[in-house]
Amino acid sequence: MKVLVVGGAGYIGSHMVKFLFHQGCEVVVLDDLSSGNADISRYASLTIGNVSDKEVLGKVLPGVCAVMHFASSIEVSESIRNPAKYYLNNLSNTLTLLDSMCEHSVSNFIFSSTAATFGEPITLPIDENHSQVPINPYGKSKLMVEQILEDYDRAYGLTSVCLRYFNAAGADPAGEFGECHEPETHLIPLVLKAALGLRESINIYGRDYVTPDGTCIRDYVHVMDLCSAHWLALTSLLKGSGSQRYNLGNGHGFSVKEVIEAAIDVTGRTIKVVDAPRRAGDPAVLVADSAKAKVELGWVPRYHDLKTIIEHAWKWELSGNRPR
Ligand SMILES: NC(=O)c1ccc[n+]([C@@H]2O[C@H](COP(=O)([O-])OP(=O)(O)OC[C@H]3O[C@@H](n4cnc5c(N)ncnc54)[C@H](O)[C@@H]3O)[C@@H](O)[C@H]2O)c1
Ligand SMILES: O=c1ccn([C@@H]2O[C@H](COP(=O)(O)OP(=O)(O)O[C@H]3O[C@H](CO)[C@@H](O)[C@H](O)[C@H]3O)[C@@H](O)[C@H]2O)c(=O)[nH]1
Repeated sequence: MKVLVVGGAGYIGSHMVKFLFHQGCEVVVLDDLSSGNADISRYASLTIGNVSDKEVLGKVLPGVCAVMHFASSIEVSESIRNPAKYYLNNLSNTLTLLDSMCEHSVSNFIFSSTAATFGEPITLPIDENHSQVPINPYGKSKLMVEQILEDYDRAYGLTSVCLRYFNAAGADPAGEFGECHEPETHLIPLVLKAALGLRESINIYGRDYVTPDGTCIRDYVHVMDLCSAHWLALTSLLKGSGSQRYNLGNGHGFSVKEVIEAAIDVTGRTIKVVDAPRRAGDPAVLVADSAKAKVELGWVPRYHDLKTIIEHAWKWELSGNRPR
């Protein structure tokens, strides 16, 4: 079974590539290496190119049974400053990919969507019936793709599973791959950099949210559990389940303060904390209701404990496997 992983040199994509390889798949990666830099050569053949390039797509698509699409621009605050980048990369380039899939009769698609499509939650935890009113261009670009996918299914029979990750975190338990964004904006890798002395401190963006300790609450989901959800989604698509949407999280929120305390505990290091203003586009609380994925796909998150998530990320930070 041949699977195309677009964005497979990135954080979540690289873990998926290794996972698919161990399931016995032939894995083909298309990545322009604009932000990803994982060495996936042991597990996949890499074509360096942009997903907007139809000629390159014509080379990687023939013979694949499904496409997993991780490639996108991913920073909420950058999307507010530079929406054009987000609509071009996340929307327009995805349309090129979908059209090429139709041309090459590839009809199974798994899309990396996000909790950011929901905006400010009205009810918690957030299930699939929650209204989707994104509050930033990043979330809007992802929601637009979700909506376009419904039309592509009706018109062209392209079936899709949209997986809305909450906060992806953690690392390959073997320590081979981990989270490496440049610049890094995510809380857990930044806290660990502070623990390593690679940054002076960690900012807490806002202590005046309406939450028990005043800091934002997020639902951190282990990257390996995201991989297992993709695998289940793929097998269900191939069995003919039809298009679906699932929210992926652990159903338990941790505040920024709690994450920093857990990191101090795991690393045994001192971490200097600095209070900073709220970051634009951050909702106070995001927690998933993933009952649908559990019931319909049989998804069982294995690493739901926050300490385990941070331990795996820390193991990778200490491993020397971070690309330079
Ligand atoms: N990290 C999270 O917490 C999180 C949460 C929700 C959703 N997501 C989604 O998951 C996906 C993967 O996120 P990530 O954290 O692994 O990001 P990442 O930046 O590490 O990986 C994205 C990969 O896509 C590649 N890429 C980007 N644009 C491309 C293009 N036009 N053509 C070819 N390759 C391109 C990059 O080089 C990189 O390797 C994204 O779609 C993101 O929106 C991430
Ligand atoms: O130095 C930092 C970095 C982050 N935060 C806070 O930590 C929380 C988590 O932030 P971050 O790790 O940047 O993740 P999010 O902004 O919640 O966004 C992630 O999770 C979303 C889904 O919830 C995805 O859509 C995004 O792609 C992904 O980046 C937020 O409240 C931030 O304000 C800090 O206080 N200090």
